[in-house]
Amino acid sequence: MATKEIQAAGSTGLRGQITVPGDKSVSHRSVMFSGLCDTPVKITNFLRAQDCLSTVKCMQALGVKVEDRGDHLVVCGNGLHGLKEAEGIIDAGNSGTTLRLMLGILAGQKFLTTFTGDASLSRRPMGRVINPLSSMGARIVGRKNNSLLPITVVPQQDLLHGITYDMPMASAQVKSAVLLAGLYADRPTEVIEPYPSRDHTERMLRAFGADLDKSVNHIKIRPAKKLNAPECINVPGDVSSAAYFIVAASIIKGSDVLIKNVGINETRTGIIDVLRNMGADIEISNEHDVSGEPVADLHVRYAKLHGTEIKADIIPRLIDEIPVIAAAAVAAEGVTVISGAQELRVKESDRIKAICHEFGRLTDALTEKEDGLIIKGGSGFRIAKCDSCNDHRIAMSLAVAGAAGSGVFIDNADCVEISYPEFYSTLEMLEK
Ligand SMILES: O=C(O)C1=C[C@@H](OP(=O)(O)O)[C@@H](O)[C@H](O)C1
Ligand SMILES: C=C(OP(=O)(O)O)C(=O)O
Repeated sequence: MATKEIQAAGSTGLRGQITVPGDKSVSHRSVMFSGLCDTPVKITNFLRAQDCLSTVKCMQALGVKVEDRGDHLVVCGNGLHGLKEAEGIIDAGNSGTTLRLMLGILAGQKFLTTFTGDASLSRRPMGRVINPLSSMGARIVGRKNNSLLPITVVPQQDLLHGITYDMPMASAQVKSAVLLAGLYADRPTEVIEPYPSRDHTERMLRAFGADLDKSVNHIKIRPAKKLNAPECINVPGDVSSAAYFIVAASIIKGSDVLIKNVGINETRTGIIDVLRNMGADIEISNEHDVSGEPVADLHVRYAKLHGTEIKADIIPRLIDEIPVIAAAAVAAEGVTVISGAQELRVKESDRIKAICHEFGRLTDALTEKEDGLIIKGGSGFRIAKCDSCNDHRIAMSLAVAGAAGSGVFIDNADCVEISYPEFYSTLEMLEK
């Protein structure tokens, strides 16, 4: 699919009930951590999108059996010390989560692993995990002074050393890499985050029996002999995928959408808090726990939004939702200022630049800041041809802007396969 045309939703808005696919972060971790156990684990609602399939291929290359049985996956690992040297180079595709968490797992192994990835992943900074892992005693080399792909993890003969790591940025991937390496260390490992980031690693490792203490943004993990998986992990719906429909229903007149079974872990729900601050009508019901993660149904109706201020402390709780929040801010009355979001510059694309440049074809409302955006809302979107910059979150956010405005043509639109293959068909279904 070279170019995708998104039609304006028209006067009736988006209406209906949907589910969104399984959470990407939880799906990655479910396969990785189950592959470090020695009993079979059934995973339901696993996200079958390219990023998580990169993780599956990676674990398979390291000797873990992963079978797709249609409505669920079965993962059979060989224990915490049972990974085997891959026969070739492992391709992490477009997935930062796959590469960074796997570096944490592989840092302490006795065999060699070499990773490659696509053009986008090959530009993304890996020094942020290689540096702390190296101070734990790992030997990891890469291009540009050990900061970029291709990357090789050299065989490790001794145990890693536990460290206390004061993270320079709030990143769940960096935190997770260090904690996973901490399983293979000689003493406890501690990680301190500037602001709390998503905590799926901590929740799942604890559920697997790891000895892990946590207080707000300080986590301590002790070395493990073994991890014990539950028989089944049920992955909640991805709030980051729901975000496109939460925003679209909030800004398109006449909309009334029920999204069932969405993960509402509070390290991920910054999008709901921000939209409610802007005046959105989001009702949360049917709250319950699924495999250690809180889940609920979200009922979203059109509402008049107003501008808001989004600062550094909330950014990790909505980092992937900023492109679609930009669409909400253009539709809202008044000014929205987003600050402390410089991490967006090192995602699949430089998302600050991509938002300004590509949304800039649909509206004059946006001004770029080094660490965010200023958006003077209220004037709506015109029709234009835009480019996804091969970034799934930019493609989906442009589609929401087009549906809310006068339509949009999106070049390189098929990158939604990375996290949400059914995105366009779900949007079209809600527009009917
Ligand atoms: O740990 C994870 O599953 C993720 C962490 C975030 O990245 P950072 O850790 O780089 O902020 C997020 O942007 C990414 O989509 C998924
Ligand atoms: C940044 C993202 O993913 P990753 O870092 O895993 O490539 C994302 O999905 O928006």
